[in-house]
Amino acid sequence: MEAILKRYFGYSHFRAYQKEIIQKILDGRDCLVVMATGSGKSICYQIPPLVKGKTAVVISPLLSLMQDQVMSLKQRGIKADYLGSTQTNRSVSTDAEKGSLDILYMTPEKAYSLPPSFWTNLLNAGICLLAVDEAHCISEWGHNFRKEYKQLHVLRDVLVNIPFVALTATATEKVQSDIIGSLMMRDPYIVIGSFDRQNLFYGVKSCNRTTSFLEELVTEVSNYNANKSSTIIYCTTVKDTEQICDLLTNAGIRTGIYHGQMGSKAREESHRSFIRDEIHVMVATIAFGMGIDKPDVRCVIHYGCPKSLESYYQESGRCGRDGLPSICWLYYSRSDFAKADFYCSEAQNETQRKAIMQSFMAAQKYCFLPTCRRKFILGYFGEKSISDCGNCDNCKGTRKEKDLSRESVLLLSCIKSCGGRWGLNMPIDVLRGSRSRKILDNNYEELPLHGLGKDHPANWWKALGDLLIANDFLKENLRNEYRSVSVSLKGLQFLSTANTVHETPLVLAITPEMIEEEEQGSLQRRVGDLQSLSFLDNQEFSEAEGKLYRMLLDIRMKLAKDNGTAPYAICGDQTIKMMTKRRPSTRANLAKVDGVNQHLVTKYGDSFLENIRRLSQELNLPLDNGALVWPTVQKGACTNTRGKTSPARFEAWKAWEKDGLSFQEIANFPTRPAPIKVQTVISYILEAARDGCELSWTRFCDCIGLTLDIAMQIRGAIAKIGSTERLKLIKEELPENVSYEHIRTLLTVEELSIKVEELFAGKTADEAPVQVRESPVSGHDAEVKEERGSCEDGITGKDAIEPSESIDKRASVRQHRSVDGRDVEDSPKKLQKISEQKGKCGGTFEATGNSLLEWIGDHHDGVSLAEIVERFSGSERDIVANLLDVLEGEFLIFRKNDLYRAM
Ligand SMILES: Nc1ncnc2c1ncn2[C@@H]1O[C@H](COP(=O)(O)OP(=O)(O)OP(=O)(O)O)[C@@H](O)[C@H]1O
Repeated sequence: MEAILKRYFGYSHFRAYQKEIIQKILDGRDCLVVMATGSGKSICYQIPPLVKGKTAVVISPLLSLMQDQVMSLKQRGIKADYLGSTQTNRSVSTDAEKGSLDILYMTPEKAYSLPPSFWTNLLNAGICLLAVDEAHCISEWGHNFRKEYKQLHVLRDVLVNIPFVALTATATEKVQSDIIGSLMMRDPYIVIGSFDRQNLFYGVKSCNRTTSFLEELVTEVSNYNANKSSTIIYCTTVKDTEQICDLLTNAGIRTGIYHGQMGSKAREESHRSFIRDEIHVMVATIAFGMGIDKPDVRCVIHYGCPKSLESYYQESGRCGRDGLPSICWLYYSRSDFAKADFYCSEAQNETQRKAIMQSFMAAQKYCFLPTCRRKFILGYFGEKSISDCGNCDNCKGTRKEKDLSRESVLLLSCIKSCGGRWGLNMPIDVLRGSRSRKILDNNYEELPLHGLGKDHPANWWKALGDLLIANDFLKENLRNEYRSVSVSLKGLQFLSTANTVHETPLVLAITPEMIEEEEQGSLQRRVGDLQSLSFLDNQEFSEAEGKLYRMLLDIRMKLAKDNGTAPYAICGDQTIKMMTKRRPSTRANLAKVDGVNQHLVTKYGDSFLENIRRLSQELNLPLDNGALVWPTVQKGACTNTRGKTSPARFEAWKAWEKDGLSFQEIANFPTRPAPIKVQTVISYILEAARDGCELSWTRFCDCIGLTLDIAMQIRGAIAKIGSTERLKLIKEELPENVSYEHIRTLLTVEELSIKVEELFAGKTADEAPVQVRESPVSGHDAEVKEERGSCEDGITGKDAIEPSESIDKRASVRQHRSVDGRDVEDSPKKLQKISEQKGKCGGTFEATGNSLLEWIGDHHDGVSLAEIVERFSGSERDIVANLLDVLEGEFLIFRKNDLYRAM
């Protein structure tokens, strides 16, 4: 599975849940996958067909989505296509029927309309799964119900014993059981991942739709545009999209527009230009919602409150799907909240109406929220988060607080006096001294509170009402189509302790809308000022690297244009960042960059390498960024003297750092009353480092076997758990070969602000930690040792391949293993050249491409460089390493956790 992940997708590690889901599908089990947008659900159904060599059928709601996915898959060398009403190419259906596609997308309508013979033929040819993407569309409780999705169970009778896989980013418990029931899933394997999108900043602003506000919006968007950051502005009406689009266009920003009233050609063109980075700004209604597969959208602005929190999560989730920091702003105006009735009119029955109303109210509450926004979103989807996120406008502490006890007493009392049977408007009109017909009819002008709230405008009072709802002093009641507010128990308690002389302070975070009303509409804060472009800057780059990065983005753009595809389909921004940092000079080093797949190396590898070479020279940047010296901690508090650390820690540290003893030797120190555990020694040394003792981190990481791969896995686990407090939970998330010592070391390194990536940057296979690994701190080490033993014992004459026969045999092995001949065209020549230099050491086994490939292929759990060098001691170490590089560059082998495995 890992080999396929690297070969086609370029990634070395599965993300959380991916591997287990794929395994269940391969075992033939139905699966329900509820995981956040951008978490990598697609790979779960894209890998099984490549493992099994059978077709995966994927039901997808939108044509544009299918087209984008097919385009990306083709760029990975995967045979994919789609069947939809606009598909003019009849051969797709014929090819699909014969089973010659890896992945076949189709709309639900298409799935019903295909003749039974299509399915029979496909079943005979081989089908490995039926995936239902955006599966929440099945449920009436979902925010995007599609009746065509409801009929999908008919395929169950056709595709007997084929696993059904339902995938969605948003499904409450009700929606989940609807999906399972509707698809008639049998004992499905259910995975509910976290909804948390940690790379997204969430922020809300009230907007008054005045000219000055719109001017600010244009200024902000033009900054994103200048930075070539893709931005989507979602509007709630077609009229708004047109207005905003005109404004941006008049300001000289090339802007796309997308809404349901446009013809399909114009929409397609708009969509195409956006995903191909020909334009960076798209103004759209939610018609441009689910269909966006572009991973590098850096900012999503909602101009108007969306119709539900689910929609907001889904639409804002289009942002930063590549995991890089991105921004989600929601601009609401009070008029947005009058649209509830309009949304409810879409309901076909009472259940749906209730569902629509509830989720609309949740979106409204989100707008007025004074506390952590992420916590609120996660809570809504039933996920508990303990701490505030620190990455939303409220957590960033930009809100103003004020004692609002007097005003709160007035509003709560007035709502109570009016009998708690109105919305906010009536009691606010009373406070503001209105003598409208309704007020007179109810004799509210006689209330003592009448006219006491004239010093604030109506919108200010409404904002306070929303604050009191958000803080549970008021509760909203839903009766038929009407919403009313009444004083909650908490509100009543507050009223009983407070009086109009406001003895009990009530400090609340006031909303930007209240500030604006108080400041008579002057726009105090610039749109987006909380989160500006600096947030998206590439701070990890030097000036020269920054230039190289931008140039490589341009090169990717040109390659995409020349090949009629989108830049992101070639590789993601993160991969271009890694290329910028590493600056590979060979195919092998390019292949090692995460996100680089075989197709990229074969098709675009030479272009990238040539440009990296030329540009790096121009910018005076070294290639292969391998000359980096591993940094040591410069704290200097404790070089020879104990400083502030304890005697036990100091003793362990000194013995290891200064005297060069191994962990084991220190543990068995003769002067000790009793030996201590190796783990304890490691802890002492780490604690000494924390206390300021300089440590040779290179040697330390080598000795405990901590590699960059493992460090990244640990980071992933920490991100998933959301805390570094409980090591046991982190450990449980990780494979067995990752030890507590690895986790503790990474935490210490990060605590000391040592950049982990820098620590490992440029670490080549030659420097792999295995050679000096000394301590059995993980189960993994034991495995390696055992296998090494068995390798030595198991060598027979048959294992050695005669140099003379090696090239031919290798060619046949290569042919057999490659996807298509074109991919490895020039390999025999290169391998021969390298193998000709062999044999100077005169050891037992000499390395050739073929012998290496076969020997590595025999070791399914992988072999380390040290073991390979030991096995092929008949060749010089450099020659072995070069051969390995060539094999890796041609995707015949790959490395995981510093172990080589065959593809
Ligand atoms: N194992 C992995 N390592 C690194 N990146 C990955 C991995 N798996 C997926 N990705 C990347 O993450 C991004 C999002 O993946 P994907 O499109 O599958 O998300 P999704 O969960 O289907 O999102 P959505 O619900 O928005 O459609 C893609 O750019 C994909 O290439």
